[in-house]
Amino acid sequence: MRLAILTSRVRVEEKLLVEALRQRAIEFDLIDDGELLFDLAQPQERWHKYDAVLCRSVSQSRGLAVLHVLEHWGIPVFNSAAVTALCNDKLLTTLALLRAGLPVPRTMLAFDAERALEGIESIGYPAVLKPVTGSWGRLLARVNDRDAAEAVLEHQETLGSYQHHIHYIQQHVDKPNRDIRAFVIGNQTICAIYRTSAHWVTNTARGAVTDNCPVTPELDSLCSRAAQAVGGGILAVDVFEDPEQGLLVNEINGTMEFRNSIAPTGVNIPQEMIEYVLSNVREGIAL
Ligand SMILES: Nc1ncnc2c1ncn2[C@@H]1O[C@H](COP(=O)(O)OP(=O)(O)OP(=O)(O)O)[C@@H](O)[C@H]1O
Repeated sequence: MRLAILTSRVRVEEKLLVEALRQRAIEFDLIDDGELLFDLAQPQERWHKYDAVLCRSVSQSRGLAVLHVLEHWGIPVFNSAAVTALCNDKLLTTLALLRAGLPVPRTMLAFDAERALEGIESIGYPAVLKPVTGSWGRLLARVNDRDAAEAVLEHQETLGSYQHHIHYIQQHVDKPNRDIRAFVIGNQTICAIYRTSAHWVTNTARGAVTDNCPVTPELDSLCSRAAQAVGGGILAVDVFEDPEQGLLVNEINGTMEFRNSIAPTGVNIPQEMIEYVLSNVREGIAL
């Protein structure tokens, strides 16, 4: 058995994955995605020595491109390109969740600033504007009134790149200073954390603190259905507790960070990830 871990930056997460592989005496290579050059019609022999490739690229677009090529060449990859493409895109994720009948925050889409303003006003203030791609809570805006909405829309239209001209508008969920991140591997929610912050954006990358969140049957059922809705694999499902509507699925991450989630949950997430890849390889299941 030989695995490859693909990344441009060896973060704490990748070091923990390497440790999990060493503990199992699994051979592996760490491959820098920046070094790659693909001649698309010429599958490279080097990839066929791997039983699976685990994509941990920091760049979402780069990771997805590599997954497409390797899948095309018949290399088993985790997560699949299709799942990664859905999770990289908030619009596609929301549509997949809705298709599966799962609860999500009310979300609107517009392409023109005036229509977007109309959407924001019909959702009501505060409303949340997000780029459809991106992570770590970057470029999210909570708009509390019409003046702020007009200003953010004008900035997006004038200064934003093409993806900011798709206005993804969400109801602001009045969550209790925290959200839930649940780790779903295959069909099972292996653990979950609360991310708590005084700031309305509760990403750990922006200073939120993490605590264990008990995996109730309700949370497990919701998160594993959400993971299956995007095709399943090694995923982190972000959930909001809405005081009126109950649990709502915000989004799903396909290349999640997990360094701050191991201690509070007591679950060895990297070991579970590697175990999942190995058992899929042994059963001949490529995602
Ligand atoms: N509609 C909303 N209502 C209330 N809070 C929100 C809403 N949308 C996002 N947030 C807050 O902002 C955080 C980041 O939002 P979101 O996950 O959508 O962005 P992201 O850039 O994809 O972040 P991540 O790194 O979690 O993938 C959420 O964890 C939550 O705390």
